[in-house]
Amino acid sequence: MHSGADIKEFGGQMSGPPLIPMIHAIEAASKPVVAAIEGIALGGGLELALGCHYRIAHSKARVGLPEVTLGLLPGAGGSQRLPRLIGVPAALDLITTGRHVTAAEALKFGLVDQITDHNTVNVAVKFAQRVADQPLDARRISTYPCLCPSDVAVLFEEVMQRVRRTARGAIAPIACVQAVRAAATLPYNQGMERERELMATLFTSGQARALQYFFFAQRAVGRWSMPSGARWDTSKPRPVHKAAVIGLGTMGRGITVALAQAGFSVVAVETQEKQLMEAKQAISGMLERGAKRRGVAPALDKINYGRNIQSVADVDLVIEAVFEDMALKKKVFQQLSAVCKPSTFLCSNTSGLDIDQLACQTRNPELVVGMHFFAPAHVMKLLEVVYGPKSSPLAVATAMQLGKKIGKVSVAVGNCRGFVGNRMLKPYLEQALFLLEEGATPEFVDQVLEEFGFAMGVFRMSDLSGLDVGWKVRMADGLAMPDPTTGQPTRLRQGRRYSPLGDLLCEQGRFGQKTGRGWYQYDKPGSQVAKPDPWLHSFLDEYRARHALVAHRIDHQEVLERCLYSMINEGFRILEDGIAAGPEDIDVIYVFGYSWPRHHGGPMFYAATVGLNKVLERLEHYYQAHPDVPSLQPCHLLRKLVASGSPPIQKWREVIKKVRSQL
Ligand SMILES: CCCCCCCCCCCCC/C=C/C(=O)SCCNC(=O)CCNC(=O)[C@H](O)C(C)(C)COP(=O)(O)OP(=O)(O)OC[C@H]1O[C@@H](n2cnc3c(N)ncnc32)[C@H](O)[C@@H]1OP(=O)(O)O
Repeated sequence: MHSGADIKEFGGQMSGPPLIPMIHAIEAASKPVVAAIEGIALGGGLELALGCHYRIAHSKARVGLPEVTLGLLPGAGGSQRLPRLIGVPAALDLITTGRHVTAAEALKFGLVDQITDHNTVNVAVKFAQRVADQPLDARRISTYPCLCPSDVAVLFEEVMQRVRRTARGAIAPIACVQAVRAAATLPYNQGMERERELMATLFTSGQARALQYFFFAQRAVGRWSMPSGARWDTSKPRPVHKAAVIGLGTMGRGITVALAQAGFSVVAVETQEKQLMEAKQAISGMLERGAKRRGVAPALDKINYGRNIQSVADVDLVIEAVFEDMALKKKVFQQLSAVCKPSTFLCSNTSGLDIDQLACQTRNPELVVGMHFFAPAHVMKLLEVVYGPKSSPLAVATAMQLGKKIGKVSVAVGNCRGFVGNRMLKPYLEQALFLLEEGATPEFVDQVLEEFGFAMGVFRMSDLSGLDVGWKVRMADGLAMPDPTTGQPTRLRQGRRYSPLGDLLCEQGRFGQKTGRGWYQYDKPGSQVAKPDPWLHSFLDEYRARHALVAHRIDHQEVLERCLYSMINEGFRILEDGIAAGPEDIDVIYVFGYSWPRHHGGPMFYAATVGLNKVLERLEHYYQAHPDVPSLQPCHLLRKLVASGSPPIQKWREVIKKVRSQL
């Protein structure tokens, strides 16, 4: 097994002999060298194998060049040898995506010469004996011509365009294409020189730092801890064999599919007959499409549908996914507590309601946790596992393990309004609305955020998810009400600046894509092509005039700083409150759940990159200009970190611990 270079060494001095001359020496050897690949050969591991004259892989082996995912390119000759061995199109695919391939796929590509089910080293030794006296000239990949299709220029242009579109500002995928283009167009030595130049730029880039940080952050979140001291390594999960999902709306359907695809028996409950039939049809379709893509049989028989909550009596774990309404959820939890085995874990897919209030409805509140999935739940990788004050380590460990089994990156978080993800989203959305009030357009705000690397700006995202979702929540909170004296919406609620813009759009029936109108206009309801809407621009002008707001020129920097720094400030508050154990938890939630560009590492890593003193200084500046916006007031932990000399992100936990102990 060779997982490539030690990623931890990239930031400093790399140990061991230099890889490139070593690979050249192997390739130049006069005796045949056969690589025996077992387990995995990734990155430098595969580059080493490409320097060998033959490659034998175990049938269970996997190979790949994942450097692009770390902000790098295969810099030990991989970008030059792979296209010479398997051709430009296949090499471009593997190098720009970084995907791992099975031994069978590698054989098909010609990446390995033979696969075996037996002891790979023994087979490789026998193979070497067989080819010992054969000439090696035709086995040195660096001497091969690069196999190019006739329209190779068109291919590179197409791939470059695709990569630029999907990379969202990431530089490594582009450098990967450039390196393969060098293999296709230059002699080997010049290609190696180009690979070295491109690698040198990537190697010291901030994006590589961010992606390498994120590699370890993804793994760090599995080592969860709770303020009580309970931890991942001392809390054993209980096995779950049978699960239930209550409520088969969009979320419930996705959760059912995720569970069934992972092999769990699922009882899927929807009380209304018509909705149940619709859900059954939709879930079967999702399972069939997924199975077709993966070349397996659809897991249709894993699901039992029912209208009666009694049918969940024997399950080990229930995930409630009914409408986001506290009274309704409380009722469901009361029923579940009466119906289920005393040992059944009761989980809620709420996106932000108080888990403790639900736990209080049950006989065993220690078995209640939140399992906050993200739509579409069978696709999105993120799961927030929310523990309330009564949740036991057993319940958290079980939910975390279930998340892992269904392929999610699970992050344990504390119980507060919106948990981590949605709590941080609030100031971000709020700033975006304030920017509109002050003179920006939705198009401009979105453009800035998309240039930063978000898949969608805040307004396009809001149109996609539906403006009515937040409106209902604000109504329930008593926020989205017109001023009773004037009938006009006021811009101050509960003592803070408030923008009623979203509420006013909803009052006009503009719910986003589904109604064909929102912050943008669409050709028809359901269409996804957002176009600027002149109506919206006049509406904003009238709104500003009505509230005596003078539009001023808002630049790129102000949009980015106000949206991102207010969100980051909330992230520091979350750390201070102990809702997230460390900055990695927040960053993983934002990359997997909110399309934060991975090459910026996540919001907290980004703050560290910008410089905590700069974030603090800009927040102070904006708070002075907007003293009625508390989310712009720099929080205590941020000040404390700056006062402690802005330590590297890996050291923040020490400062957080001190701040929390003083609370
Ligand atoms: C001025 C500058 C000039 C610059 C010019 C420089 C030129 C230099 C040329 C240098 C050429 C270098 C060539 C080599 C490059 C590379 O090899 S890059 C690395 C490529 N490899 C990878 O990306 C693999 C990463 N690992 C994985 O994908 C997975 O870990 C796995 C191997 C598939 C195993 O998965 P799984 O079984 O799920 O286990 P994990 O939990 O992920 O991992 C277990 C622990 O191992 C740690 N780990 C794994 N791989 C690495 C690694 N490569 N380096 C360091 N650590 C690794 C992982 O973090 C886990 O640790 P814990 O969390 O502590 O348990």
